[in-house]
Amino acid sequence: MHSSLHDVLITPAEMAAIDLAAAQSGIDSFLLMRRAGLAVAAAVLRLFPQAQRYVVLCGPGNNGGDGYVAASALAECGANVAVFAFGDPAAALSGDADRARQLWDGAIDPLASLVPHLGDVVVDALFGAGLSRDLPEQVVQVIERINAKGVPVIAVDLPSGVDGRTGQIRRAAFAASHTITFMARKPGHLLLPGRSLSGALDVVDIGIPARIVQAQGGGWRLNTPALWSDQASRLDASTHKFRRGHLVVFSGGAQATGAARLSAAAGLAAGAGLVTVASPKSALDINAAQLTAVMLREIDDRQDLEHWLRDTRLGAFVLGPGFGVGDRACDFALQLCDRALVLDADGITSFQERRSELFERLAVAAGRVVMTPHEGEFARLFPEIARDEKLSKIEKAQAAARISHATIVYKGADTVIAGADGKVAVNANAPPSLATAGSGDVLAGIVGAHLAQGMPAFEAAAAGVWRHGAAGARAGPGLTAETLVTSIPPLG
Ligand SMILES: NC(=O)C1=CN([C@@H]2O[C@H](COP(=O)(O)OP(=O)(O)OC[C@H]3O[C@@H](n4cnc5c(N)ncnc54)[C@H](OP(=O)(O)O)[C@@H]3O)[C@@H](O)[C@H]2O)[C@H](O)CC1
Ligand SMILES: [K+]
Repeated sequence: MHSSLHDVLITPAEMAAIDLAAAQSGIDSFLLMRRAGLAVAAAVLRLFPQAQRYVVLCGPGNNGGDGYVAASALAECGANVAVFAFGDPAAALSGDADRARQLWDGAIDPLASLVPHLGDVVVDALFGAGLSRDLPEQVVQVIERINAKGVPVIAVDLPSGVDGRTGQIRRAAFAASHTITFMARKPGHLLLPGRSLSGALDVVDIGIPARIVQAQGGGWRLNTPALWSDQASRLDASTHKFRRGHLVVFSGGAQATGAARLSAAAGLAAGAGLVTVASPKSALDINAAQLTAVMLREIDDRQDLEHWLRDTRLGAFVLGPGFGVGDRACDFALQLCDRALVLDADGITSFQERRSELFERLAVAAGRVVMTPHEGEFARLFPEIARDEKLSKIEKAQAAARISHATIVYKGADTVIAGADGKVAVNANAPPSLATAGSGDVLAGIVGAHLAQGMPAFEAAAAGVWRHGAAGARAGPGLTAETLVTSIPPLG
């Protein structure tokens, strides 16, 4: 992949515009298809050199064209190749794809006649970026037959049936062991379930200049340090502890203090200079018994908080983990909207019936506020957006950030970070083991530490999600929330 395209995500519509712009700049589109198909053939031979038969499934568009190029290249290498086409290829194909078909000099059998055998390797060139509706019954049946047989599938551009914009399945989809895509990742490779159906992803440079890809691409990004390392490098770990930021984490009552302490420990490990747990009187003793480097302060009600907030050195706040759902959470959060705040868990749920109040306050308060909902919490705060099936998870997070005027971390195995200004990134470095009790509390603490150190909300959130994922990878498969805290890698 071209290095400058490493973190760029291209939607199918943008890819079509890129193809057009490439053709208008004089680039030979058939040459691009040839490079695409040859890259697929090379990958197939490298990955599965011992297949008894390469079964190439060709669709009615340019994805199918890539398939015919790959089939010809495999046959030229002496491999046993069988081609199956959806519909009548002579009638359906035009342009480059038809030219590629005519260069294939073997038989083309109807897709429905395919009987997969063990020893087959399937090259899926049915549908790629041009999938525009649910798959027809005949294709669904073939996909189910192949998935059930368990033969390896290598997908060209996208596993057929996966929507390249949303990652959603259009009735059925191949579960590919590998996907070979071109120039840049597509959102459907990163968003679930598309991510798990794509298998190992290989991004091949087929020669479209990076400037054309960048010019036509929108702002959707993969979450990598390139997005926030500038902001991170301004933080100097050797500076005075107050300048490294003072983070406050609110504790719940006596029965629910662990989550706040986990957030606080994560905040300290992630670089906050000072961390204080703000605890109700009822939980002071139990918190005091378990805190060492983290400080403790009694905060019972609005007045206590209002008084304490006169201290402008309090840099950022985490409200939500174990806090308890109710008006007290709302009152505290509304008081903090003009500061740097991570609103998590119960802090989010508390606003289910009072969301406009929160959003109106956030619209006028000039704070740096990050909300970190998982799917259920997201649906409580943004029910209309959550229900809109036309939107991808990326667009849902963007819409939520827009109406709430906050940075949204829409959590899941495919966490999306969206800024109120439209910036958006999809995270991909989190291992599945990260879905463990207390993991969200740790994330809130890391993001809080970044806010306390002065990072802007979007960058603080994106860096937090990335470090959380990296900590998960370092902690390994048996991780617990505690080992996650001790595995947080340095920032930058
Ligand atoms: N620059 C690049 O990245 C290059 C990519 N290449 C490959 O081209 C495809 C995209 O090709 P495109 O022709 O735009 O789209 P597809 O081949 O994926 O599919 C379009 C055809 O499929 C029909 N279609 C769509 N959905 C369905 C469905 N559910 N059921 C039946 N038929 C469907 C569609 O028919 P319409 O009636 O909607 O027009 C089209 O006939 C990309 O993925 C790459 O693999 C180039 O080869 C190299 C450059
Ligand atoms: K495909």
